[in-house]
Amino acid sequence: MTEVIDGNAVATELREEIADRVETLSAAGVEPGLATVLMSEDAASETYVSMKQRDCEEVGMDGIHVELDPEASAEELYGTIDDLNDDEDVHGILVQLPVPDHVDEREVLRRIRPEKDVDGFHPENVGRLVAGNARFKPCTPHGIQRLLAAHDVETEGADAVVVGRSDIVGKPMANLLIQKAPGGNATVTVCHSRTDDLEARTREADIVIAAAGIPEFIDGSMLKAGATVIDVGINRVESEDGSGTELVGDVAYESAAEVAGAITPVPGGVGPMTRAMLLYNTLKAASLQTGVEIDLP
Ligand SMILES: NC(=O)C1=CN([C@@H]2O[C@H](COP(=O)(O)OP(=O)(O)OC[C@H]3O[C@@H](n4cnc5c(N)ncnc54)[C@H](OP(=O)(O)O)[C@@H]3O)[C@@H](O)[C@H]2O)C=CC1
Ligand SMILES: Nc1nc(=O)c2c([nH]1)NC[C@@H]1CN(c3ccc(C(=O)N[C@@H](CCC(=O)O)C(=O)O)cc3)C=[N+]21
Repeated sequence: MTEVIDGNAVATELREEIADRVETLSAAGVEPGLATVLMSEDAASETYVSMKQRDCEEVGMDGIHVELDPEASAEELYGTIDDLNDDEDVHGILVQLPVPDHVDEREVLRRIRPEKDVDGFHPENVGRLVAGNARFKPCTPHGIQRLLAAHDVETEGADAVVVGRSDIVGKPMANLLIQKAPGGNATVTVCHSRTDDLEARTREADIVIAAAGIPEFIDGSMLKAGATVIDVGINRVESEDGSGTELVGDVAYESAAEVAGAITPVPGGVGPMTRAMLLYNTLKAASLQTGVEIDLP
């Protein structure tokens, strides 16, 4: 039987553990605060940001939300970041990506104080991750690492194929998997749009991480029997019965599930874990910034 890796269940458990640590911080007079910044009118981005705010409330964190007009100047966004950097009540800052074209994304990521960069996208934090000394592991790959561990999927010695090489998913995922540490020690192949004969590579993999952003791109014929399949893709497509839209992953679920040993669904797989790890990083940020020690879950 194919095992369904339930991201909602693992994330719920983790949120409970985080809520417990938030209480410890509160007792010491610290209320962990996460600021989300949205400079977009994209409906999906608005949904994700409001979900993140709801998550904060659930675990007892202080959620602050700043919304900027997508037509506003880049300087206005930089100024907002500077203010949040200086605000002692804010321990974590997340600027929802993508930002409008007239804003330099690199500058946005550089501008956030590395100690508050709960996405882990600041060059200092990227460097630390690559060096095996991470401060904040990026939320999506970290969430995937937790999901694999929760389901006893052994990464050590496994052949892993990561499909996608973005800075927010593919690259940090590959980095975590090759680390000489628990949840690492895999042998990793990173594929992208210029990869020759992708199927031949995915068919050899014990673990496939699909993060190409193409609906139902990986099907059962591309997988080895018993492989663990992690579907990162979030694609909104026309529903088959024409009644509206639905969410599908980068994996053709039905076909892949016939071959895979374990698989994550979309929705309810990686997405909820990404949000839980954001709370985790905010908790860690609050502890590091205030010197109040907690045992991280
Ligand atoms: N569940 C979650 O928490 C999250 C989900 N997502 C979702 O994950 C998906 C990927 O996101 P993100 O990494 O930001 O996407 P990007 O668009 O930044 O990157 C996509 C990557 O896939 C590669 N790619 C494109 N086409 C192919 C192909 N035909 N064969 C092999 N590789 C290909 C690209 O290659 P190249 O570099 O050559 O262009 C690129 O490296 C999206 O669906 C996104 O919505 C993203 C973040 C969090
Ligand atoms: N600075 C920044 N950090 C991010 O981490 C970041 C970002 N920008 N920009 C966009 C992507 C995308 N992303 C998702 C997070 C959770 C779900 C999620 O919770 N999905 C639910 C369902 C969502 C729905 O129903 O639409 C699920 O898969 O079950 C999805 C996508 C974070 N991202």
